Amino acid sequence: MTKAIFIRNASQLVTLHGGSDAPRVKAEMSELGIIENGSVWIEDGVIQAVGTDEELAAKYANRLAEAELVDASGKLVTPGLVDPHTHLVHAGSRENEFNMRLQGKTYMEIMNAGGGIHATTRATKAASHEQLYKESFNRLNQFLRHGVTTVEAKSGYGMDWETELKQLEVANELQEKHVVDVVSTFMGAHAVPKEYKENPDEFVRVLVEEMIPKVAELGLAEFNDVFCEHGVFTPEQSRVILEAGKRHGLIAKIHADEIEPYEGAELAAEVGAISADHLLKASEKGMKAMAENGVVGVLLPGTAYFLMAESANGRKMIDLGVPVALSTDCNPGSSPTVSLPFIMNLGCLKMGMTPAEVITAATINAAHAINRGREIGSLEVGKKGDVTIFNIENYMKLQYSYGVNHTDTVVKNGRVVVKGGQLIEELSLS
Ligand SMILES: N=CN[C@@H](CCC(=O)O)C(=O)O
Ligand SMILES: [Zn+2]
Repeated sequence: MTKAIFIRNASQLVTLHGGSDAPRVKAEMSELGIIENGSVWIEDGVIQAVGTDEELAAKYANRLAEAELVDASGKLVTPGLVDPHTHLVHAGSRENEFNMRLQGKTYMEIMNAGGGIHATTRATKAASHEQLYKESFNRLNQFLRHGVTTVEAKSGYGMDWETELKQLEVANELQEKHVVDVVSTFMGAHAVPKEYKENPDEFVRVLVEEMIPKVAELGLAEFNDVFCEHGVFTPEQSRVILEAGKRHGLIAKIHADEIEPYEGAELAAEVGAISADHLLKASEKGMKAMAENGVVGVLLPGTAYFLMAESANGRKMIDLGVPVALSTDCNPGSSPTVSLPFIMNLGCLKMGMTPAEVITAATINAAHAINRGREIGSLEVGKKGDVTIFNIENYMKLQYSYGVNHTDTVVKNGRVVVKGGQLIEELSLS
């Protein structure tokens, strides 16, 4: 039994109270369930009570002395942030391509010339399990310092079995050993390896008949993702890959309509994907199909920013009833960041979302995008004790005051893991 934690007297306690069976849509995305002078009691890693400080102080009057007290007065308290789309496990970085893009080369030109995803694939193939683990562990620490307590992680920088396996094993080892929860996605369909360039359908066959069954059998991932994009995987190939995953119990996700309109959003709705991600060029028909089928739109405005492209139309998606989530897309090519709060600022400035909507998008809706809506994403009794405390008084300031890490304290599974903006010592790997 772990010591109880009593987080007291937040100037705003953002509970996101409101039911966990489905992601929030339309006006629901603005209902933050704020409690002023709010407090949370966590015990055995689970939230036991949420209310005003007065209510909880009375409820636990005879147990106050035994709890670890966390004074949140003057501070904003939210559920631990959730990042539902990252390429966490990778080696190396690509600042050389950043420079090339500044001189006019496009992301796809660099990739087609053997750079981009292929460059990170070479680096990831060359890295040992230990090196990948260490780099990714340190990246998770950075996420945590920005208030993020759950991270989805995709493979896809191998595309051969050995390297895909290495990435998935690292993600699973991190889930076991790092305090941040890591949710694993197989993304063997991230690019077509050059040896299959003349016959991409043969690579699709390898994915469908060999890799996906092995991933499922070994229990290495919960989701199966594909980069459905002109010049990468066609909608038809993507459908075959996603349906194969479903037959083996892997939930479908899709990188859709990122660079060109390609009916990826429509495909997501047809195959019953849990989320369609990117969506910069999604059609209105695709958005409506997503809304009708409850497909979460995971929007990645950091990627549009970094690729100097126009962001997805988050405002329109919300108005059409798409449940919208936000993510960093942390990866070395198109979004080398771990700052979900910065992405939230972009959600407001580049996608027309309100400060309240972006909070919902980075918590409860993000949790639903990775099938965790019942366990995390809101401060409600019975949910995991994952809480972030920001050194600001209200939720709007989180979006308004950008480029600054306001994270003060993070409680993960009912344990303080970041204090005064610093990780507790035992989280350092080296
Ligand atoms: N667009 C495809 N995949 C990643 C980028 C990967 C990379 O460039 O290394 C993304 O989601 O942005
Ligand atoms: Zn991605």
